[in-house]
Amino acid sequence: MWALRAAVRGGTWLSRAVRGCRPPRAALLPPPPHPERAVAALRGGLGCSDGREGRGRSPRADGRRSLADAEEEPEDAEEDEDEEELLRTDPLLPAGAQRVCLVHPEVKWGRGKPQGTRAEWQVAEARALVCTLDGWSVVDTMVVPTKTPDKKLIFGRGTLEQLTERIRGSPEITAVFLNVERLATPTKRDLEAAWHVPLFDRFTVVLHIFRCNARTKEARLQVALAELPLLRSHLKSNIAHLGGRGRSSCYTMGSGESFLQVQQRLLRDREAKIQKALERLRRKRRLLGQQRRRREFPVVSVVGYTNCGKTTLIKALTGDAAIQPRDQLFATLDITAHAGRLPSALTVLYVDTIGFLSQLPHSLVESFSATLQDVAHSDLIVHVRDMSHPETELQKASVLSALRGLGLPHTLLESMVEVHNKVDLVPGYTPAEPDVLAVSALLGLGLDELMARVEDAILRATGRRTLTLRVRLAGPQLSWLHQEATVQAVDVIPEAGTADVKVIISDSAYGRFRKLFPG
Ligand SMILES: Nc1nc2c(ncn2[C@@H]2O[C@H](COP(=O)(O)OP(=O)(O)OP(=O)(O)O)[C@@H](O)[C@H]2O)c(=O)[nH]1
Ligand SMILES: [Mg+2]
Repeated sequence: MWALRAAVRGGTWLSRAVRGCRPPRAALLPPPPHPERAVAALRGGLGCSDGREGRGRSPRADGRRSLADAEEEPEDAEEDEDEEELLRTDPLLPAGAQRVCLVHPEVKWGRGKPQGTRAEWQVAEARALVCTLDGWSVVDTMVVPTKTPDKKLIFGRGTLEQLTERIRGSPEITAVFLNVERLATPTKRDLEAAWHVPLFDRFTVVLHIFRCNARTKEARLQVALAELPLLRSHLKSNIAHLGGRGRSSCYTMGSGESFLQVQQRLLRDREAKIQKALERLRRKRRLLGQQRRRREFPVVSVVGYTNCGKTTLIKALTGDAAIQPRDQLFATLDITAHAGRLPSALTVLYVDTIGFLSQLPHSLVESFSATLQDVAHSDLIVHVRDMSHPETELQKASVLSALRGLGLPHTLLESMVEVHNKVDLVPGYTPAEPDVLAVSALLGLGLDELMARVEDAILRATGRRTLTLRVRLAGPQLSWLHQEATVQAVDVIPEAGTADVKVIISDSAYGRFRKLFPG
């Protein structure tokens, strides 16, 4: 299980930003060197989102639409409505501002003691999660010893009494965030009854942030799928609770099923429908991806831990002024592609991906790892690391182990370029490893070296080469080369009516050139 160790430094990393599902950043494409081709490829390829709002039919409640949504076929209208129905859900957290008491159960020894981290970092991560929510703040923090954070009784009797006294005695506290992955519903109910305020666990808060940040239909369906275990556990304990209060949990409907069985069947139906809708979207994406590959734009996937600076780096490499990175966890949930130009004038597509996390609830991990499968179809992976983060080594280990879990081709893993980002925050930083590039995506430092490295790796990975071809100026060769390859220089020989054209060309395009223009 990945461990969520968020990018938090002294609570200052996260601006108050997810901010209650506010409208997304605009992620418009830059003017690419061959705009019509690159945009067609972007649209076709990778569920590219342009973040434009309010277009197309059946908009979301918050008015967000993405290019991926807007491009759906008209015949999908009925499926579309079904999908919108699947996406209608109750709020996970109460609306409005909350003053939160953060309670961190600390296991000091034994099997449950977390490895490779410290309570202060876990508290900082929890604080970051809470402060990512619009209007929420932490007014009190308590680190409380426990031996059994995963059990129904998280705290011993004495500790619970002390906690209850402090929470009930502090009228400024309006909610409690208990820093455990999942709270059993009976535990939540008992503690809420004792503390007289609503109580939340990490799963609920992370899920809420995911809901706010998911833009394309695929990401929103993934979140809906990840929510099902929560609905299941609520269902069971709610029915048990009703039974305990003297009402039958085995109310037999006309079908002969008990109430619990009917509800469970409805949830199974819902799960099957979401899976089907996701498969439909993915099939479409795969098809469009094949079209993109035929157009032969090399693809560079940018991966890394959440908040390490992936989106900022893509913005710096593409000059795409419309991309707006945000200082918050899980800002990017949808895979988007952005056209950029390498020093040789070769156009590549940079693919922005969801940040990796650890200790993320399992169902979220599963539903989002499907999105990351797209990384397997790229020509190069760039792994961005935040070198100013105290847990940067743990983050690297967590990203690499997740990438290995995706079953990516060996060559792709071996050719991965590691980028050390945010070096402006680490005065005098020089990487210990020879193949690593140190950059500041924010200040634009080290980007030329990075682009040169990317170009090198892309040429190798895609079998492209630099050739000088002699063409007749009267014929269509030159415009063909402009269409199908990257023209770097044209040296006209007027007396011969020819030109020497320096191009970067793929093996397959060169084969086609020779076939079309023999001799
Ligand atoms: N000082 C400094 N800050 C940076 C640098 N790169 C990114 N940041 C900041 O780090 C925060 C997160 O940047 P993003 O680009 O959104 O990070 P991300 O990896 O895309 O994050 P997720 O999409 O949430 O996974 C933003 O506030 C950026 O301004 C850098 O080189 N130096
Ligand atoms: Mg991002």
